[in-house]
Amino acid sequence: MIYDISRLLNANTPTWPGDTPFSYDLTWSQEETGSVNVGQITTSCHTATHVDAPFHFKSNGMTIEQLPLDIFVGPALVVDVSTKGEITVNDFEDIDFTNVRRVLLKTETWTGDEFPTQIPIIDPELGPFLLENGIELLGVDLPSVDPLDSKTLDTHHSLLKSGVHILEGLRLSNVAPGEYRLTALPLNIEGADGSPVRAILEDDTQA
Ligand SMILES: Nc1ccccc1C(=O)C[C@H](N)C(=O)O
Ligand SMILES: [Zn+2]
Ligand SMILES: [Zn+2]
Repeated sequence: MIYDISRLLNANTPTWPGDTPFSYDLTWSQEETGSVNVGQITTSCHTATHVDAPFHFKSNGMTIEQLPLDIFVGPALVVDVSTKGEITVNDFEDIDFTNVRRVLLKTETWTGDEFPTQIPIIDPELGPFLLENGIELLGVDLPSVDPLDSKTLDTHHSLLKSGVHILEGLRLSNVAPGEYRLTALPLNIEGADGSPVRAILEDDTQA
């Protein structure tokens, strides 16, 4: 079974306050060209489900096309942290990270169609903890891994220092906690600070 864990992109998709809204428009209709419809998109690189490149928060950091693809494909563990206002290493005490390289946090705090006004805090200490446990990707169903008003982006930086890549804006309400196979590949955009992804989870059930 394939679960689509990406958010829908359209003119109403919630956007980071002040950032470029998403749009899709036809440049030419089939009537006009006599052959095809041709569209164009405009978007922030941080709208809906997306990967942050280190360049997003560090000017000499890697850009999106430079990131290794194997981070974004493979086994992933969905962890339920939905009752927590602050997510710390203590929330992972009972979790066995053997053979887990990718962790997706299900907070369920951004399920509506509005940009959230408040999101759970993710303790920057999670960076070193994830590194110790061999985790290379952290995914969240939030617009950011840092508080919305943060200028220092401590958790982003802590994750980067720990070699943990960042996937944001997931839609996890339709999946139960547990193990899946993730695919969430960023577009090959030269020099970009991030990229939208189509993120899916697969489990072992047929069809
Ligand atoms: N789109 C923005 C526009 C202006 C300022 C920040 C953002 C962000 O997206 C930051 C967010 N902390 C992020 O992790 O992607
Ligand atoms: Zn982002
Ligand atoms: Zn981010």
